[in-house]
Amino acid sequence: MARTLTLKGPGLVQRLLGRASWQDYYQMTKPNVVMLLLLTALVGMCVATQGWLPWQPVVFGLLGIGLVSGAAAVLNHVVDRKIDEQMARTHHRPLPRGVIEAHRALAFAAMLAVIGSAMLWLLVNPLTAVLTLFGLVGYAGVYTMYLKRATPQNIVIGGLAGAIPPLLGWTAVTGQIDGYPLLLVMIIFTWTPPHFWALAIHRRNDYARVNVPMLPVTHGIEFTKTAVLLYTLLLFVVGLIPFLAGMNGWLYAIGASGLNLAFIYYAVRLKFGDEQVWAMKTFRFSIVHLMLLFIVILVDHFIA
Ligand code: HEM
Ligand SMILES: CC(C)=CCC/C(C)=C/CC/C(C)=C/COP(=O)(O)OP(=O)(O)O
Repeated sequence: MARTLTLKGPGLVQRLLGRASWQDYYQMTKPNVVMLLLLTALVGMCVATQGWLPWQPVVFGLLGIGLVSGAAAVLNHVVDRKIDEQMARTHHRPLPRGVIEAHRALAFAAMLAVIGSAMLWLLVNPLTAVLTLFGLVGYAGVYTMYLKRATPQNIVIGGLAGAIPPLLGWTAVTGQIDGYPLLLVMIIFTWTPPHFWALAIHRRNDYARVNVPMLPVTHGIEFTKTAVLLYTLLLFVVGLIPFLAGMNGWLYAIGASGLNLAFIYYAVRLKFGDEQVWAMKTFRFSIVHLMLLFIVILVDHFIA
């Protein structure tokens, strides 16, 4: 007599995931942010190389950096789950919605961090593995657990963690720290305050409600608008350094200056215009700006 095998209860994968879908887990890794981080890491790899890129550090370097960055983002969701619940922008995230429990998210983060770090240590080099872990600790530990609730300069200092990927790309390929990738780190470091504060102006009430001392909450909208403008001016200057230092050529100097002038334009419109209109425009532009800026560095490196 033929027997049919019937499975009682949820399958193994579903038992591991709990009530959530794999998309909920994926969303916790902040995939769009990680993609842009990886572009900046790839550019770090390219500027470190003349001619063909070595495939192994590139493939495993990007995978490892991506996995560890994703782990850092998941940890950020765990640490912030209580405030995320009360903010309009974040209340629909998987932890506040209750579809993923904190212990499952922690296990997921640990898995990503262990696989990513092992990949970097064994298939790239230990220096890149250690520096990438600094990034994780800087973002999930120093920024999320401490700075975020401690000072309005939280994102300025914490921005170092998000700025590190070009250096990680460079060390993945060369095995050592150098001055050139630090110029790229400086660019992202200077870009972060106008990127985030533009959004924080728009979301000021969210942050005020949960007592997170973001600059628009502690120092007001006008002061924050001025800070955004000043950082875009600073970014224009910092953006010239790779050209002045001989890392990039004229194509870069023109492309970067054009993009940085456009960022200044948005910041001026935000400063002297209506933040209801210009804050989100400036935030969205900041993302396109950084992506294009790093593409310009790539193009300049390969064809100029
Ligand atoms: C401390 C540093 C940073 C802070 C505080 C910050 C903050 C934020 C916030 C609050 C958002 C909005 C997310 C949402 O809409 O839910 C965002 C979006 C984004 N950020 Fe940042 N950011 C930082 C650094 C970076 C870095 C270094 C990169 C890439 C190199 C980056 C790339 C992006 C991208 C691509 C988005 C859009 C995400 C999406 O649409 O899903 N950010 N950032
Ligand atoms: C290894 C390495 C390079 C790791 C770290 C990189 C990383 C994931 C940076 C992300 C920066 C970011 C989106 C900050 C927002 O956090 P938030 O808590 O202020 O924003 P939220 O309210 O949207 O969660």
